[in-house]
Amino acid sequence: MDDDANIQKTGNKYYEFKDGIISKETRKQIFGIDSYKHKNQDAPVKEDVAFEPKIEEEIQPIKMNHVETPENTLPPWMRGKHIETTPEIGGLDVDTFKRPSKGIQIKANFGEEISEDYPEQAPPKYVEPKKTEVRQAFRAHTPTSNYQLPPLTLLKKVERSADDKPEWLVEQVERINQTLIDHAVEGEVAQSKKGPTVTRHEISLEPGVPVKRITSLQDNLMMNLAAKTLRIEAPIPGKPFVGIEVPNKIADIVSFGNVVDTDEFLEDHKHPLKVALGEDIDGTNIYVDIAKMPHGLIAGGTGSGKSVCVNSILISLLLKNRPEDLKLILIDPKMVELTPYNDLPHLITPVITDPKMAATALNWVVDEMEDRYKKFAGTRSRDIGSFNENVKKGFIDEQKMPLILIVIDELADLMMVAAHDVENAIQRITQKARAAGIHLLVATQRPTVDVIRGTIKSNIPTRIAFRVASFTDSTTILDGAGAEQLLGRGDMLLKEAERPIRLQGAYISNNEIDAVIDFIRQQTTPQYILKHEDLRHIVQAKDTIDDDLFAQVAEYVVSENSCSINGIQKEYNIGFNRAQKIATLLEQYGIVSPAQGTKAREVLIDMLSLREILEKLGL
Ligand SMILES: Nc1ncnc2c1ncn2[C@@H]1O[C@H](COP(=O)(O)OP(=O)(O)OP(=O)(O)O)[C@@H](O)[C@H]1O
Repeated sequence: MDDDANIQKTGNKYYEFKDGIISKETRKQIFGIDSYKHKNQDAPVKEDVAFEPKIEEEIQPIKMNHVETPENTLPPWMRGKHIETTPEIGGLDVDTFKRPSKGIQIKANFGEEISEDYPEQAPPKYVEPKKTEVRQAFRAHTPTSNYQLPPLTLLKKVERSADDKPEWLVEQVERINQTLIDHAVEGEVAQSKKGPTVTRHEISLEPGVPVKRITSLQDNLMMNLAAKTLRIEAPIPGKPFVGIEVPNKIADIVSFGNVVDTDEFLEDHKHPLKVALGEDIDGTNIYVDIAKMPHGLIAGGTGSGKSVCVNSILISLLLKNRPEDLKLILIDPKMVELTPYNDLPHLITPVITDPKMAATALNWVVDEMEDRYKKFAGTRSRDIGSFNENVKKGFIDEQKMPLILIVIDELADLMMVAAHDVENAIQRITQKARAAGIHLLVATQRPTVDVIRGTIKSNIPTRIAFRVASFTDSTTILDGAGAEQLLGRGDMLLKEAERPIRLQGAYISNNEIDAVIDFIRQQTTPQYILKHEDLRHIVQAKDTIDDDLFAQVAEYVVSENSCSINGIQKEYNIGFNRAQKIATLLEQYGIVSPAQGTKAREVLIDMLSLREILEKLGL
């Protein structure tokens, strides 16, 4: 539009408002700038080289002709603004200024004070520019309508020898009785229970004979029986006997296929997290419900049977749970044990092998747990059970929450790299995740106090001990002796309550594991909620926080509700580069807005949210 047309339309040659838009040309004439990209129109006038520079400490308001323009023809940002007019002077009288020197308070065009900062150049990138939000809403798995649970035909069953009293067992009884006579202990073997790998001889003592007389004979009994190990239970809980557990000459294998093929396991639909562990000395199948555990610690030396145990737990769960009902996070820094489970539809994220990514994934779980508790509070549900029940009945318009199990196979590897983060997350998960349907199983080869720290141990009540090297290691896991006397290869002590029980772990071969996994994988593909790429970005971002002042500066800018490089420099007496680097990191964590030209960055979060971020970062 030309000037005449403007005057005809609006009574003014400078405005050609259409939907509140001012033309480029007019804008340039008034303000000497081409665009008003910034929403805040109180921003200072930019330097225009076409004008004669004039340095002043205070900018005077722009003086411009009074324009008789109907209010509604002004752009929204100018309506209602007080504009000083000088009617006698024709044309515009616009003062433009050279950028003032650092730190000077200047007045912007419309008289409001703003603080001038360093002109910020594009900051160096410390991490890839992509911002990642780890916390993603839990997407329920789209159910596969024709999904089939793996059949038991994929598993082997083994017939065991029915001979309860082989010759070697009778011989053992005779040697025990003879040892008691030799040491003048009044008592004898009342009965013997042959388990799969050990036999328990139950000794009945005459009244008045101290139980400790038997424990003091441990070494003599071992020698006379020529046993590699021997464990004494004095007395056997719930029985009037002292138990002497001696390894069998020939050990039987407890086949996983046999242990799961029972109604007690398959038909128990009320306990989807019930898993098959093995068989005790009495020949009873032993199952544990992870929901009741609610978290477990599995420890034992190398080759003792931990991995077989973890596999039998996982396969037990896969036999009974559809992908939409149970989700898994598998952490395997050793990169061998759990990687066969990759691509299972039950996985939240592909098997994690990087310890730092593992720590980040654990923090994701903490967030998921908090979200779940908020949902429970909002729907007056007590726990995941009642929440899902209400969803089923249609009382809550939400999707069913799946149970979540996290398995860490080799805690020591995580503790070496990210001890603080891992310990923190494990502590938080184990303290309150039970009602949220989130459970944790932690396995380690190194049951030492630097790996199984007090906070972890005290929050993981269920312990599964395999053979360990020393009494001290046994005490770390079980708070008592016993695990150092185990035989290895699946011989274990399960401690849920006061006294541990001994059992032989169910054996499942790699072929059987593969068969079950393949059967599931053929039916449906994984729908990962957490991508490794996202976890990696978080880890990289965390790695860049190499400045000790980061947390302090973050708290400072949030408490001041202002983030200027200048302010940070002054407050912490640091140089420009360091202050700018911290500001860039604050931006990357969503604490402050990106640099806005000469304006100070905006603070985007409150102190509570900041503390959450810092906690997640372990700061
Ligand atoms: N329940 C079991 N029944 C029979 N044999 C078993 C059982 N568990 C383990 N074994 C035997 O012991 C070997 C070692 O077991 P596993 O790999 O589970 O040990 P681990 O404790 O995980 O060792 P590492 O920590 O070195 O990985 C198995 O290859 C198997 O031969």
